[in-house]
Amino acid sequence: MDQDTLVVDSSFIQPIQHRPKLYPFQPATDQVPTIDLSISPSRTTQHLVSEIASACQNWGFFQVINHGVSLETLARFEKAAKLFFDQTMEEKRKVKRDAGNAVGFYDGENTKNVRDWKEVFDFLVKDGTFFPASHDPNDTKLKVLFNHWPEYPPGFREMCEEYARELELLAHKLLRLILLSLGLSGADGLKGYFNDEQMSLMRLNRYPPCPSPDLVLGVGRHKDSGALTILAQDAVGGLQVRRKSDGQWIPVKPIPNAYIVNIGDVVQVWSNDKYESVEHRVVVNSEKERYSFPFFFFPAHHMMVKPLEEVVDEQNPPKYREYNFGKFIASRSHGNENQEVENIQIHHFRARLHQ
Ligand SMILES: O=C(O)CCC(=O)C(=O)O
Ligand SMILES: [Fe+2]
Repeated sequence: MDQDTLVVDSSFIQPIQHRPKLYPFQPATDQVPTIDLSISPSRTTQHLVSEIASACQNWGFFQVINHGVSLETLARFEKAAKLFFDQTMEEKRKVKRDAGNAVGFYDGENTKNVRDWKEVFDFLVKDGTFFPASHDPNDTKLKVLFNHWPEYPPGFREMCEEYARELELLAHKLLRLILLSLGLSGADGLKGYFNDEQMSLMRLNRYPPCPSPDLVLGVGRHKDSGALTILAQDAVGGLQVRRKSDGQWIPVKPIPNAYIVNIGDVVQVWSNDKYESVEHRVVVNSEKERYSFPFFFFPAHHMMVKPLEEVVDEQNPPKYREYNFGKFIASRSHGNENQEVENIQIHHFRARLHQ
């Protein structure tokens, strides 16, 4: 390509095979299942659990309605997010992410070594989260991370915290249903890892309009590392999911007030590959900015992630060796900051099985 024709910085340009196919226009359909979380005499927990099981197995993604999150809280939070991002770069950079603490504002994130066309604001669901001090497996030291809050808009912190509390309740509800769908009687044994010491992160994404949407991605293809991701998106659309049956990229249709849920790497390992953490990416457009708000439900740093005992047996031996969740995340951020390091993936923990 002639460099003169580039209207976006070359750091954003995707390799040809990963660029989005924008033509012919592919309208978002509702192929990704939508699940009603309400329970009634005609719709028992058992029904719900079986719908979740098939969505997790077939797609790794589903949308939920009647999820119990207050729509007023969501609307207040969305409004505050827009006010924050509408400020000048200079203002936003006052709460910029720093090397040792990946919270706050950032507009230079890479996925697979290509820059994403987005701005983010991140905050920890538990202010004062324990995190491994380094990615070195022999280093047992911890550090405590605290959020960076902007002064504007007024009440931003309170609105973010109120919203995160609602999302945490939904995350616990979904985790329980997913574990029931894997044959566990409840989430009791695992719940403890998702309380005060959870490493969960709430992200606010703004994808600005882009003059060359055919060359870039809002977020490059990736899988999420946590247990679950619960995402609110606005009406613009842009999220695409890799369909398991044929590897095609399928747009996820925006449904007002619904949440998109996807299985992360932790659930893939727990389920011993019954459920898969599915690849997804974000396509941008030349006209409209888009907002999305993922809640990454992460266990405590000390959790050892491995296939659940209830899932494995002699016919289905564990496909993974256990790994430490905190070190996994620390290695991920080390890889993102140092482009020569290959990002750690759960397949690095695959067990060598006897044939
Ligand atoms: O904005 C979206 O729709 C998805 C974002 C995403 O996949 C991520 O931040 O991990
Ligand atoms: Fe993601």
